[in-house]
Parts: sequence; structure tokens; C-alpha cells
Amino acid sequence: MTARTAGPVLIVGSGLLGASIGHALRALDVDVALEDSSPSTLDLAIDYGAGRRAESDEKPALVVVAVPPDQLAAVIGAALVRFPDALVTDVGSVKVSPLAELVENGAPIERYLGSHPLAGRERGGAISARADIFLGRPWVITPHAQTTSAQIHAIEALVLDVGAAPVQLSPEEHDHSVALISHVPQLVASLMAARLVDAPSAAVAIAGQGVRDVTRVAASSPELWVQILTANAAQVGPVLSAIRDDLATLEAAIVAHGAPGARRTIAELLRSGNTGVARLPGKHGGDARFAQLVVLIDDRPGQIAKLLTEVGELGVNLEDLRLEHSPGAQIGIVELSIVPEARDRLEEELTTRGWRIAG
Ligand SMILES: NC(=O)c1ccc[n+]([C@@H]2O[C@H](COP(=O)([O-])OP(=O)(O)OC[C@H]3O[C@@H](n4cnc5c(N)ncnc54)[C@H](O)[C@@H]3O)[C@@H](O)[C@H]2O)c1
Ligand SMILES: O=C(O)C(=O)C[C@]1(C(=O)O)C=C[C@@H](O)C=C1
Repeated sequence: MTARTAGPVLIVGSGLLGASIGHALRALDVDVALEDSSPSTLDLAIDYGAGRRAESDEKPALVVVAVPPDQLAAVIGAALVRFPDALVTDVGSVKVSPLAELVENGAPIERYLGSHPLAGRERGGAISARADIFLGRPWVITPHAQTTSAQIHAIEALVLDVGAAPVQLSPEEHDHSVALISHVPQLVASLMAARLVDAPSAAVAIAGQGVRDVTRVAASSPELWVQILTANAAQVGPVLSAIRDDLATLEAAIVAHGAPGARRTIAELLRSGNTGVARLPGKHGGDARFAQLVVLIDDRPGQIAKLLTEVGELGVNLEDLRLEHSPGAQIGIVELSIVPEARDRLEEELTTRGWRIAG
């Protein structure tokens, strides 16, 4: 594939996000220069192939700032001054406060266009970077009053090159949205995971997929998240209040579950959850949800490859794949996500071929 992005691209901050963008652009042969305030992070990102060391006379066409939230405005502002011919973007998780800080500092924001990939990992650092983290994910571009359509096209080119899907929102709409779909979910995951700290070992040992699904992002960096949450506090607060109200209602109904109406209250909250989760778009951003097929495999080398080869031979496109090990059993659980029309046929054909289907 030929890159749409015109280089050189300078990435400032070569941690998880910066190095991941570097890897994805290098795969398309874009010239990527890297900087980081940590010399060892920079060396690591270069060693892993995310780009080359930036020269002192670098002349980037595009600068991507991927530093922690409390550094964003300062680093974006410095890049706007250092590279007067470059378009500058960032990948920060909050968009209103850095823009306000730039305006307050009199920065030349006519060459700054913020953006934010809704993609990442619960672990930071150049060592966790991967070219594929953006595939199929939304990447929000947040134009302001001075943004031109050529600048939007330039950032869209970057987004498409790394395999993400560009979406345009104002900085305010962005921050309002991410409070609900990213920032409070992080807190809910952390609150649930915090309950496990003093849990008996016997309880933790039998953890299934449910608690893992709900708590995955609880492994994220507290330093990064304190910065994100406080930078978006005005939007996060009201979502937390709504959850607190629901929790109070739920707790009262659970405690007095024999009282008239209590079971209905519990059911209605659960049903709202069904309605809410059904609204989450599928992998490609549309409304279609995929069907799941769970296959049990022997926990020995080559089994997953064999299963995937056979799914391919049957002409079924795999939309997603999840793996799980059953504690204490020599069995692996593979959850295949596929288009609903293919599910029954795949189940039948795999059963005929000797695979064990668990649901
Ligand atoms: N982690 C995620 O899942 C995720 C997803 C989307 C967006 N973001 C945003 O991306 C940004 C980077 O997050 P990350 O997860 O890559 O963090 P990270 O810690 O992995 O990387 C940040 C890098 O910036 C460097 N840095 C700090 N201050 C600097 C400065 N003044 N100049 C140059 N380099 C500097 C650090 O040394 C570090 O290597 C954050 O603003 C975050 O909100 C993170
Ligand atoms: O860990 C992940 O899977 C994420 O994608 C993290 C996630 C998110 O909430 O979606 C978290 C914060 C970032 O600003 C963007 C992405």
C-alpha cells in the first residue's frame, strides 16, 4: 500500500502511542523521526524500528505529539514555534484544555489540529508499542475555528494510513463523549478490580471471563489516568453522579429484595444495560454485531493454527478472536466472532470435522 501521509513525520514522545504510530507509518515507508525526553525510551523505540533519531535541523511536514496530558500544551506550543512550516497534531485523550492553554499562551494555533485515537493498551512505553493497535478503531479529529479542510485531509491521511477510521467532533463534543465511553469506564473497571485486593485466594482462583472483561483496563497507569481524569473533570463528574444514583437505587433494591417492586427495579437496571451494550458499534464501526462461536481445543501446540486454517477453508471471515484457558484443565477456549449468517453453518461444519463446540 502507498502511504497517503507526506513525510517527514516527527513524533515527539516515543512511548506507547508515539512508537505505535511510528511502526505503522514505517510499514508504509514513511520517513519517521523520533524524539523523547527520556533518552532510553528513544533508544528503545529506535531499536524496535519505530523510526530514526530526529536531527537537529529536522524539517517535518507533520509533527505528532504523543506525550502525557500535562505536557501536551507545552510540547505542542514548542513544536509550533520550532517548525513554522509544519502541521502539528497530538493524540491526547482530552482536547478542550490543551487547546485553551495554547490560546491563552498566544500559540499559532492555525497550524494545530488536535486528534485522538480511541485505541491503546493498558500498558505504556515504547516496548508495548504495536503497529496494529489502530486497526478498525475510531480516531477523532477535533477541528477548531481556524482549521482548514486541507489540514483535516492531512490528518485523515495519517489516520487512514495506520488503519483507523477518522471521525470529526468539536473539542467539546469529544471531551463530553470520552467521559462516558472511556474515562468513566476506566474508573468503573478500577473500582471493581479494587474489590479484588482483599479477596480470598480461593475466590480469585476461580475468576472466569466476566470479571476479566470488566476489569481489563484496571491495569492501566494511575499516573496517566490521574492526568486524563483531572483534565476532563467537568465532563467526568456528571457521569459519575448518574452512576452513583443508579448504584444507590440498586443497592436499596438488593437489600430489600423481598419488597414489592424491588425485583422489577433490579430487572430494569439490567435491561437498561442490555439496551446500552447493544448500542456499541461492532469492530468496523457499523451497528452490526457479530455472532460468537466457542470452540474447545486441546491445550497443545498447533491447535489454534489448525482451527483458523479450517475456518478459512470453510470460507468464513473471522471478525475477532479471543482466547481463554480453563483453570486446571488441559483445554483452551477459543471464541470466534463471525457474521451471524455464517454461524450455524460454521458450527455444523466444524462439528463434522471433529471440533468440540461449547456454545
Ligand atoms: N495509553 C493509551 O491507551 C492511550 C490511547 C490514546 C491516547 N493516549 C494519549 O497519548 C499520550 C501518550 O500516552 P502513552 O500511553 O503513549 O504514554 P507513554 O508513557 O507510553 O509515552 C509518553 C512518552 O512521552 C515522553 N515524554 C514526556 N514528556 C515529554 C516531553 N516534554 N517531551 C518529549 N517527550 C516527553 C515520555 O518519556 C514517554 O516516553 C497521552 O497524552 C495519552 O493521553 C493514550
Ligand atoms: O486499553 C484500551 O483498549 C484502550 O483502547 C484505551 C482507551 C479507551 O478507553 O478506549 C483509553 C484511553 C485512551 O484515550 C484511548 C483508548
